[in-house]
Amino acid sequence: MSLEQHYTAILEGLGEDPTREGLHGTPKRAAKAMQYLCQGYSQNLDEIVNGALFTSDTSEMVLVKNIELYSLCEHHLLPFIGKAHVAYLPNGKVLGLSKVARIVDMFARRLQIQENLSRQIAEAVQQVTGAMGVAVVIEAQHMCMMMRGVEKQNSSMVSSVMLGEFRNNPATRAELLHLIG
Ligand SMILES: Nc1nc2c(ncn2[C@@H]2O[C@H](COP(=O)(O)OP(=O)(O)OP(=O)(O)O)[C@@H](O)[C@H]2O)c(=O)[nH]1
Ligand SMILES: [Zn+2]
Repeated sequence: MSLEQHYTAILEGLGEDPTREGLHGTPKRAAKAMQYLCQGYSQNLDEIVNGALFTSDTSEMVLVKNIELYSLCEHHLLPFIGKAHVAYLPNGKVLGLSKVARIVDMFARRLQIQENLSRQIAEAVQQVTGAMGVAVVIEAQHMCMMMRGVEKQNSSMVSSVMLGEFRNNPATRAELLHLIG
């Protein structure tokens, strides 16, 4: 069965009439939307980075802040929305700026939990850059906690992953947290 046919069954399961005017085309649109939101499954790191790695002497921290993030929680298939901060300490190579955001998207556009998303982004940046350290901090609001369940509108989840120098050196970590603010 195609994704579209499954959505028709879901509408029926909800007691709706998939043939009524307003829902005509909905299974097709919903399938397309879901495929878009999960497009990260068909992407890979090499294609995303596309060779945009540049030689550089700098060993100072590079931080890309406030990367907006839309993902889907794998427990409820509901969105979680927030921002990611990604930092690394170059080790001879720097990554094209936009590629950091593309890596975030590649993993966010999958069914996720926030902790795994954070780790996958950190490990990918580490793998691509060979950095001395990588840090990823994500702050997000989960619709599964807001629209249903405990219905908490003001809580957000913060998750962080620190690799290399960010894990081993408290001063580096403190500098990062200061820069993120
Ligand atoms: N750690 C973590 N938990 C998540 C994330 N997204 C959703 N969850 C949680 O996954 C858990 C699933 O718990 P269950 O008890 O199986 O599901 P549920 O009955 O729908 O839970 P409630 O949301 O408490 O109603 C819930 O506590 C969610 O808040 C995430 O990104 N990270
Ligand atoms: Zn959820």
